[in-house]
Amino acid sequence: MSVYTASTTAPVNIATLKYWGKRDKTLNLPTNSSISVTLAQDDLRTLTSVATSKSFSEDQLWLNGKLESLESERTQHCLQDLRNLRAKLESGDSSLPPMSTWKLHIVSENNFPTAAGLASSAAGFAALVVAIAKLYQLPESASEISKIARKGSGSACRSVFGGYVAWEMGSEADGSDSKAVEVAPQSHWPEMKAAILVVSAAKKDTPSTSGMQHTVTTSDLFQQRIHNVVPQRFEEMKKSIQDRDFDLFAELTMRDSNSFHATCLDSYPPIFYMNDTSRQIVKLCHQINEFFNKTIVAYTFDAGPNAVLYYLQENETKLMAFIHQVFQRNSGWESKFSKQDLAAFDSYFANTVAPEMAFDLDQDMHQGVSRVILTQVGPGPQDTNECLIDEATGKPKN
Ligand SMILES: Nc1ncnc2c1ncn2[C@@H]1O[C@H](COP(=O)(O)OP(=O)(O)OP(=O)(O)O)[C@@H](O)[C@H]1O
Ligand SMILES: C[C@@](O)(CCOP(=O)(O)OP(=O)(O)O)CC(=O)O
Repeated sequence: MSVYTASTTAPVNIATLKYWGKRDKTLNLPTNSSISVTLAQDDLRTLTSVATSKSFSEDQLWLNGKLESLESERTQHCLQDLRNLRAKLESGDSSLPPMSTWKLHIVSENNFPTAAGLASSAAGFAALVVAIAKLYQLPESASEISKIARKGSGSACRSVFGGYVAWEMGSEADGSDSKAVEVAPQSHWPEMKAAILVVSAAKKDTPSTSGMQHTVTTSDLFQQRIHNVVPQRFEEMKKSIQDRDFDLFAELTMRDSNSFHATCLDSYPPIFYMNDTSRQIVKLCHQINEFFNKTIVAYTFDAGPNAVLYYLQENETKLMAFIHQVFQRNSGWESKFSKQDLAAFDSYFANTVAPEMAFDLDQDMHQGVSRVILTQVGPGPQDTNECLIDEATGKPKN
């Protein structure tokens, strides 16, 4: 039995200009363009291996060790598009094995909680599509491949690139111009770091897909957002990235998170993704920026209460003086910072911040946070020799 395999890793991305709303549910075509930062894969990544063989009897997916259904319309769309591209290739070269007619085995692992508001669907669908494109040896560009990932989950199209990424909404009814493009590579602005304050790792109440549909159909504010706010912000944010203008980038990011959550609140009945801890974190970030009289941190929240804080390496001590002070009891610090680093944050707080601080820190905020993930801007999907599939059997290794 000949079993062909391919593997890839894919990253999570966290939007700084949010995708919220679809103009076509089947094709995942958005009502506005969006922008994101791709995060490094040490802490948050999907590893997906795929295999195909004439002898396989059905398409199967094992996600985090468990068999999962591949029946969803979205996944079927991705598989069909990839098979069509492979069939085109085979029709031009009869020496190629007819993989487009064979079944697929897909084995995938996320190294972080799935469906917990940490963008697992983005990394998951990007990895699935990129791994199969690699198995099929498709010559299509990353932007072309991003259109297929988009059909799996809208935000997944942005995880096909590293660095700073835009998803151009496009205007064609068939989605042919709704694709991800690189705004700037990781190397353009490698100093961008991200601290994720995991507020709740539980499954969320309103999934993004239904939440955004509810907003589209019931919120008046939403119309203002997509027509009068986002188009200009999209251009400004791209420019702030090209110019490495953190001040502007941060303000636009915070404003856009607030605007997105305002449309959720304006939905009827309202949707609440942020909780009291999320709101305390927003307040803290504004206090930090005010303290330094400079924007050194930007917060953003997806469809859940977790906070993602973007900041530049050069301001790490200043920011972490506050963040470590408040969240030091949460896990996640030791794996990224040495004891000396942490001591430096504490002494900066004690010697420079505390004597000047005109407000009280809420010492209970850490109770609403389960852990801290310290990461940074990172590359797109990576080739890997690690394979989760046993080539002799075509089944998961463990
Ligand atoms: N590695 C993977 N391979 C294939 N599909 C995946 C993978 N990881 C997640 N998914 C799909 O994504 C779904 C989770 O998506 P969901 O949008 O609910 O959560 P999330 O992406 O973690 O959160 P959010 O979109 O709010 O950031 C899973 O139920 C599964 O169908
Ligand atoms: C708030 C968001 O994270 C929403 C992401 O929504 P999804 O991409 O998960 O939605 P579907 O296309 O229905 O799968 C904002 C963003 O990532 O841009």
